[in-house]
Amino acid sequence: MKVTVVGAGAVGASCAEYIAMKNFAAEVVLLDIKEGFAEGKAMDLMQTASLNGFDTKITGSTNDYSKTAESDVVVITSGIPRKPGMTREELIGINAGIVKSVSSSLIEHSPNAVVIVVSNPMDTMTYLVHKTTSLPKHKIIGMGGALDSARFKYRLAEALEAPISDVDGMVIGGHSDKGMVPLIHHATRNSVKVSEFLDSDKMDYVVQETKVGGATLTGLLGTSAWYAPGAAVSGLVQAIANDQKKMFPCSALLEGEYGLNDLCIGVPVILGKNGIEKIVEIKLNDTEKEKLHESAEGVKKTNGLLDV
Ligand SMILES: NC(=O)C1=CN([C@@H]2O[C@H](COP(=O)(O)OP(=O)(O)OC[C@H]3O[C@@H](n4cnc5c(N)ncnc54)[C@H](O)[C@@H]3O)[C@@H](O)[C@H]2O)C=CC1
Ligand SMILES: O=C([O-])CC(=O)C(=O)O
Repeated sequence: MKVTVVGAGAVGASCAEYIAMKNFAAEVVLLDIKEGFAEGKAMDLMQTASLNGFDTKITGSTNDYSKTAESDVVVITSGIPRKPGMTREELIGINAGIVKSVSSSLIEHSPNAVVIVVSNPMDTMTYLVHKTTSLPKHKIIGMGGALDSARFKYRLAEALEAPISDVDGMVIGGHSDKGMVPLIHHATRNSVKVSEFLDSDKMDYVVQETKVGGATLTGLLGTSAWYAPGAAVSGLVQAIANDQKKMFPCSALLEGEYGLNDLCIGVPVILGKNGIEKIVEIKLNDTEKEKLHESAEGVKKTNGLLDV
């Protein structure tokens, strides 16, 4: 299994590190436009191999896509991150051009790869890859919901005063401060609905803190987060590499599922060796359906800013 990660910045390097630490890929290529940067990150990471006990070979490349040839999975993290006070949507002007050219170069050298899009605004960048490449739809996946769900579980565990391994929950919808739909009424502690333990104020707090999870970290760090994003991407790559058929909420092109069409938005999918093996349609209550559709309107508005 060969994985390419474009963008050797905070998220790209964290992603490469987690992939190596999980020791399931033979090779990870980090590629960046900044001269020597990816080579430096790759060398630094390789010098952790004997300390951390992995055999994955990590190499770096300054914009030479021939080094990425025949990758099985490619991850796009290239682009600018937001600063405190910004929305993800404000990044579209710069990131759309980067994602369009990077995805085209990647696919030229790895026509059979599964593409994972991370750059923000992620749902719109995922849609852009659908619109500007000829890859089949099951091979284009946006990463957002896996991260948002991890943050949801963190907030649930905090509110429940429970260990995180006790809780389960999922966030669907757009990967944006307003568009996320944490499925609080489906969330559980050891199979028991969290509504049995939390009053409605506490549940509202969990939902609100989950939705602004990225903005909260951006305020604290001065740039956006990277550890949990990198770990979330590595989980998707592993599910594909090991054909795990695991369910994650991912941004997928919808063609009628959930009553939505012609956009990419977070919904539960099964990930395996072909990428998206299946889009899972779960039963939503009327409020959840309404929130998902409102979220879709927001994503479509951002998609409207694309020149496609
Ligand atoms: N979908 C999600 O859940 C998440 C998305 N993000 C997004 O990921 C992106 C990256 O974030 P960070 O790693 O924190 O930023 P960063 O600034 O640390 O790294 C971005 C890297 O991309 C490189 N780059 C820029 N243009 C390039 C090109 N044309 N080809 C190759 N490399 C290029 C830069 O040189 C830089 O090293 C941002 O757009 C951010 O908003 C971040 C966290 C989570
Ligand atoms: O908040 C951001 O801009 C980066 C991101 O998507 C996240 O961490 O969820």
